[in-house]
Amino acid sequence: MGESILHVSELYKIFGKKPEKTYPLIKEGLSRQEIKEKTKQVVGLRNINFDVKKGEIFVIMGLSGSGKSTLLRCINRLIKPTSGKIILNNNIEISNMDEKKLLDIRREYFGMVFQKFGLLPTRTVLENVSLGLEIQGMGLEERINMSEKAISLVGLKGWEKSKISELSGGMQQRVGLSRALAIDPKILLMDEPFSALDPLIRLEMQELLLKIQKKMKKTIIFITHDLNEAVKLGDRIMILNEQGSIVQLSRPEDILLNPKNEFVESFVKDIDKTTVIRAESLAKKPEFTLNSQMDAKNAVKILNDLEYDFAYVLDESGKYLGISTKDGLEKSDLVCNAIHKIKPLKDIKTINQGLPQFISSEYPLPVVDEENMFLGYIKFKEVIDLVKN
Ligand SMILES: Nc1ncnc2c1ncn2[C@@H]1O[C@H](COP(=O)(O)OP(=O)(O)OP(=O)(O)O)[C@@H](O)[C@H]1O
Repeated sequence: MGESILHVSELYKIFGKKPEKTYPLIKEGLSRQEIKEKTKQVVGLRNINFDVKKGEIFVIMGLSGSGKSTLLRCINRLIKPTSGKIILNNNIEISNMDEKKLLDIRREYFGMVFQKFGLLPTRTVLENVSLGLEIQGMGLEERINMSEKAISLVGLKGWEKSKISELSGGMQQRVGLSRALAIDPKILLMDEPFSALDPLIRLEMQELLLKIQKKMKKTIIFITHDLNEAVKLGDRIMILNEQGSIVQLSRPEDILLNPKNEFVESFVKDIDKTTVIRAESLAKKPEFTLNSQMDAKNAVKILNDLEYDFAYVLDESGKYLGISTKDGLEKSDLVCNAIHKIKPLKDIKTINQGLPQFISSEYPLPVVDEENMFLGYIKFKEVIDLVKN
């Protein structure tokens, strides 16, 4: 990941016949409402800048009216931006491209999944999924082959011949997703795809998308008004405010740990942070660690010099073994004989299940990764604050 597949810079979308009138007012910082009253123009998007990288799930999040759909429609060029640049793959500028050229670009680059599915209800699953390929001019056999693969990817194997109208909402959205995947677009655009589904089905679909993404590594632009969904799915999240501006663009954890302003904070308040934040990002590196093979007398000297009562002990490769206290070391010859095994924290999620055990511990919690490599420590208070908030 890293290479830009979509670059958007200084993008503005102003609805109305005299957009140029609005720029000075936008510069002055007037609101959408004020600008509308003065000029009758509606500022949909103001000065949007971002890059989407190949293979990431890029979430665009905002409340109703923040400009999410407008931005999406600018990206696939169903509407024309008033000003600014949209560049695909570093070299295809589509901001001003004519309709004829756009047809091919859209076909190659964009697959859409909509909230309202957009399926043909009286046709079968297979017919719906293969429609896009048929339009592309693919032969029957190959079409069926590709469609069956896409159908199986979303867990609908065996339902190929069922009519859409016979399926539940969740299953219909699986068809929608499978239809978009079948044409193998460079970018999958998902416009609030799960918003109309029941909460449980919605969670199921989020899991399915993550599972598929693990295999396929598509570039996905996902629109939602739900921060819970955003942090669950997004590699990065871009939050738009009610004025059509970007407020924050960061990784989910950064949004939760460092919300940029009160507006973002108001969303973050309702999120269970422990399900998103990785222990790793909270862990602080201690000034020193002890090697298990070290001479205990030496270790005591170091602790004395630094005025510490204890230290984390690692093996040669940096794996966490436990802690040693000064008292314990004074009675031993090697550090390895004085290791006190304090259970490390692997995943913040476990805090929810194991809080009492952690609280009773006297030492800042050691944090390790999946392979037990030592990452640092985290203080109880921070852990508890996190669980409480
Ligand atoms: N064709 C249009 N003409 C005039 N104003 C428009 C047009 N389309 C959108 N707008 C305005 O632009 C702003 C952004 O709208 P947009 O639909 O993009 O928001 P959204 O975040 O997608 O909202 P929702 O979640 O409700 O769909 C709104 O103030 C809307 O009224």
